[in-house]
Amino acid sequence: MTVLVTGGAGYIGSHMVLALRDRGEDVVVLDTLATGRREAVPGDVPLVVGDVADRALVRDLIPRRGVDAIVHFAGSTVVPDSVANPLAYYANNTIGSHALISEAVAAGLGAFIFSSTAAVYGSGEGRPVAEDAPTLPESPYGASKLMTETMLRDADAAHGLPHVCLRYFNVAGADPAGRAGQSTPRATHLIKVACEAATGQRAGITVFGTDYPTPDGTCVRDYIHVSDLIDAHLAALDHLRGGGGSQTLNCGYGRGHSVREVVTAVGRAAGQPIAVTEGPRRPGDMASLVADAGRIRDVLGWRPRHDDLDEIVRHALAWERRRAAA
Ligand SMILES: NC(=O)c1ccc[n+]([C@@H]2O[C@H](COP(=O)([O-])OP(=O)(O)OC[C@H]3O[C@@H](n4cnc5c(N)ncnc54)[C@H](O)[C@@H]3O)[C@@H](O)[C@H]2O)c1
Ligand SMILES: O=c1ccn([C@@H]2O[C@H](COP(=O)(O)OP(=O)(O)O[C@H]3O[C@H](CO)[C@H](O)[C@H](O)[C@H]3O)[C@@H](O)[C@H]2O)c(=O)[nH]1
Repeated sequence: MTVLVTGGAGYIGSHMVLALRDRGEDVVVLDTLATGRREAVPGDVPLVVGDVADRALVRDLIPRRGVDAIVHFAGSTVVPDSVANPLAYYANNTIGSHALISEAVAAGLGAFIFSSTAAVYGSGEGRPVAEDAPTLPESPYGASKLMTETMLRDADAAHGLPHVCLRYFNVAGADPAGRAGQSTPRATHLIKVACEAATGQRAGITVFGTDYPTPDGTCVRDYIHVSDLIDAHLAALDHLRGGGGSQTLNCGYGRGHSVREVVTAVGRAAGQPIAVTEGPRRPGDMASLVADAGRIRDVLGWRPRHDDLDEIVRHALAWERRRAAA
């Protein structure tokens, strides 16, 4: 039994590879290295440099490596880029996933876990959003992911493809043991950008929009520690291997933090405040997005272990300091 981790050289995927390896599983990574890094994959884990859209490659890989489960992280991830280049996002996220799902069905796989996103929802009006809330993506990124969820649902109904769609809220932090973290080039994620500012790699940070209908005027998000997110994937894998049915589950803590709160927390962890410029709103951003995180607890028995903004920021900053010193 081998787990195929697509996008395993990227930020979140590399944490999954470590977690699977820690519990003695066989793993193979498929990654184009478009934003991932070869060094993020441990030397004893096979890395196939290739595209999930390459059906012949995937068709060969599944039986040759004895793959019984796919965890599909590979994709393009930046909301504003998807607004500027929608067709590239539909190609890589939706059409690429179509190819991978087709091969999973052809191979008769019994476990497929998909990295979906809270961006499939519309604005949550400040209330925590549950899985049965309307899906009204406001960006091509969110739409590209929702289409993949739909393909999985319909392929499962027609052919049997047990799957779990995990709708991540805002993923942040790094492996507490310091073995992995976010190294994405030209990163746009708030905590990553603020940690780059704290370590002198940027002059400061621009807050995108201070006139949102939120308590302090800046956007509110539900930040989840990457290690808690990976625990959710391991639980989802066990659920499917144990014969559990397909699920769509939010991954968040059910608590929001504003951009200002996050920037203050990074300054606190760094020991000095981050230089802040107030700028206009960023296209595609929603005012507030917070998870109703009840279902994943009920279905998978998932319990967070790092549910604390200061801890998330500390781990992100420790990783950033290590990178800056390297
Ligand atoms: N970071 C977040 O806050 C967040 C939130 C919601 C969902 N997600 C999703 O989680 C997944 C992982 O995100 P991440 O933050 O680790 O991003 P990342 O860019 O670090 O990782 C993506 C990986 O996929 C690879 N890749 C891209 N297209 C590929 C393709 N066609 N075939 C093979 N490999 C390909 C990249 O080289 C990279 O290693 C993505 O699907 C993303 O949409 C991330
Ligand atoms: O330099 C920055 C970077 C971000 N922000 C703000 O910080 C908030 C969070 O932005 P991120 O870019 O960190 O994250 P997003 O909420 O845009 O998107 C993330 O979470 C989404 C789900 O909520 C998607 O899944 C997506 O993949 C992932 O990038 C937003 O209000 C953004 O405007 C700033 O003010 N300045």
